[in-house]
Amino acid sequence: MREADTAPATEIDTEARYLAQARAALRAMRADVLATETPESVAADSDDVWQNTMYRMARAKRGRDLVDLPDVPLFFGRLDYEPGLVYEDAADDQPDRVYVGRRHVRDDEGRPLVVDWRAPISVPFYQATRQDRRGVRLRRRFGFSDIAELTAYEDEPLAGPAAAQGGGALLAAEIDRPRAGPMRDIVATIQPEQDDLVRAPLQPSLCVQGAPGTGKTAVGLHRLAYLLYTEADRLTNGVVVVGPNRSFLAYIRHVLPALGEVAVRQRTVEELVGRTVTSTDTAEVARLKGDPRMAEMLRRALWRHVGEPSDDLVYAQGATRYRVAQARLAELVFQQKGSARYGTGRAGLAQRVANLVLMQMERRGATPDDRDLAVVSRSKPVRALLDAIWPKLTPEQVLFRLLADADVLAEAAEDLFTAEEQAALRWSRPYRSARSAKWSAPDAVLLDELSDLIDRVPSLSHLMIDEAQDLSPMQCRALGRRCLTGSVTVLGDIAQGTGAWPVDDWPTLLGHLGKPEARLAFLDRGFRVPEQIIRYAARLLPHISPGLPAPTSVRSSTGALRITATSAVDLPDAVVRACREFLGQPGSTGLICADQDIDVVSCRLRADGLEASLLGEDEDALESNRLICVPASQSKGLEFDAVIVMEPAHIVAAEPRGLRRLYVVLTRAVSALHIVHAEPLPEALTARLEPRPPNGTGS
Ligand SMILES: Nc1ncnc2c1ncn2[C@@H]1O[C@H](COP(=O)(O)OP(=O)(O)OP(=O)(O)O)[C@@H](O)[C@H]1O
Repeated sequence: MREADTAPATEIDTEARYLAQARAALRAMRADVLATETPESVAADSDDVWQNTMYRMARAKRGRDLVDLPDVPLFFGRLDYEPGLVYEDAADDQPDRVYVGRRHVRDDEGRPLVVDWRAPISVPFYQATRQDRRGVRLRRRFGFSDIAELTAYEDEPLAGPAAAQGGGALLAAEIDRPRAGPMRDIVATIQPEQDDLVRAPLQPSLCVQGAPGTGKTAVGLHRLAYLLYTEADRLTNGVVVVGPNRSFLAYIRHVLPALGEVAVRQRTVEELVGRTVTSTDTAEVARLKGDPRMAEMLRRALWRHVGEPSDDLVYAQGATRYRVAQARLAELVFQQKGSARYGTGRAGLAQRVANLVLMQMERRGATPDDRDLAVVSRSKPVRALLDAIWPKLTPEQVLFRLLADADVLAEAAEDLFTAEEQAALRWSRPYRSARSAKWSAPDAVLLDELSDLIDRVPSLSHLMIDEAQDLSPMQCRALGRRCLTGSVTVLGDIAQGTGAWPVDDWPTLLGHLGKPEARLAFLDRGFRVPEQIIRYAARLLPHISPGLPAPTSVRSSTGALRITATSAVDLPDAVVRACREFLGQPGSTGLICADQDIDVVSCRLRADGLEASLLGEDEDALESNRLICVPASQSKGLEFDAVIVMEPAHIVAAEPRGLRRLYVVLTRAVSALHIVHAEPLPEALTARLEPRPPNGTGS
């Protein structure tokens, strides 16, 4: 890498001048947008007022989009093409040199000074290799200071003799850069295998299996930014990121805005289904409620409300009476039962009954129209008929009856759930009414399923689902119906599955999502965790996911792993010491322990004068301090420069898939992992313990 003091001064100066020129051009573009008067309509009717307001808002937005953020470099790479070389896919006006950045910048004659990383012209920056040069002679990556001053560059010639030492110093520096606060974008250093997934087409859906730290989340977010740029007109029904909890969503929340995308909502599954959760279930009941058999049981529980007409329908108009015979009504009900949705079936029945009445009116010489149809279908006798045999229902009423009434449950569960399973599902102390019932998170998903059985839940254009390995089949169905007409990017790692429904294979989960056609891709190069740590964590793999290959790492760091055995009495002191030591170094420190230990340990740290945030206490926990106390159950997807893991045995003992949780916890460190324990380490970790590393204290 050429730093400012080692590179030829003229070269850095030239590039810095180009950066200044691009900045000035961006300022001019912005001034131009803000100064351009959009012709506004002078008429005062509401359409014109609305249109004028939209014009003004659009202009203000374009102005905001063009703000030059002082700490974000305007470009990060450069491609030099063979002069005059015409290669496949090249644009007619292909320039010899292209600067790649986060947005497009042009000079006042319209010539591009910086091209957007998502534009086709930028693809060779990520994909060109010495074997497939795509006309590129040289790839240059730039290094910047914290205030976006250009301070270094690194050249990778793709033509001519191979460089003596491979490049990658800037990539390594970028990955090693100390973490502080939330996740940042990787747009400058996306790797070819990641770029392939970022730029994969909107359809078919995509599912990425990857070991910890291989960049799944980063790839998913950059993919959204790419799709919003290239496929905006096919994404007008909304794009949503779904993550496992609020802490994780807070961690990733700045990535898309930094890439210029502010309209993407970020939600947990509970938030997306939009119901208030006020109760909890035992693990056994939660597992049952996530079971795909629930879908059929709910369908039966809903449709059992449709009954048989017991009498003729009589509609009176003045002195005239129109009659629809019971047998004819029964026939209509039977036909309407074939409707896809309970609500549309009900509305359809009203219409069809009204139609029969109207036909009788016609036969008597009347000429009824649509208004009469509406009047009859909403008339008292038709409403009474519907209330009796096809009642209006809310999802809460249906689920309430199912969970409160053993007979209703038995009827709907017949041949689906055993008597023991039904007993577990039934409320032991039923609530008094559907209104007063308290619903758990799994109930919220069941209510959502019922909601969709009654009336279709609208589909979004695209969902990105992170940590998907933890979703229950019923949650998958809830997400699947939200991208029924759209597509999905599914990200996860089978080995990190800790939910009640861990997946063993992605096709099954994709089936529940309703996207069996999704492309399955794999990422295996780890960018987060140094090799020494990932090799240690991978000792758990044969016990938790025997089928998966051992993860690899692009980075190695001697002394990255330390293990300290101590007594129960000395454990808190040892943890405090470990925290102090890491706080003496740059970057973030995560102290991860079993959920049940977190309050005691965070109080202890504060009592010792260490400023620590407790994850989950507030959304900004990751930004407010360098030391974060993390309950193991919330650690998924996060990372810290240094991680202290306290008492792994407690983490393992806390839940049925405790070893998998431990695997997640051990793979959160970017630079250093220090395990502090008083109880013996889980056997899976010690069984093949290698000779003590020179810097580790061993246990
Ligand atoms: N090409 C890259 N350049 C620089 N940093 C990268 C690159 N790819 C990934 N990273 C970094 O590696 C870390 C891990 O990425 P990410 O969180 O996306 O991985 P993950 O596969 O989702 O991990 P997990 O399974 O643990 O949730 C992040 O800090 C990310 O910025």
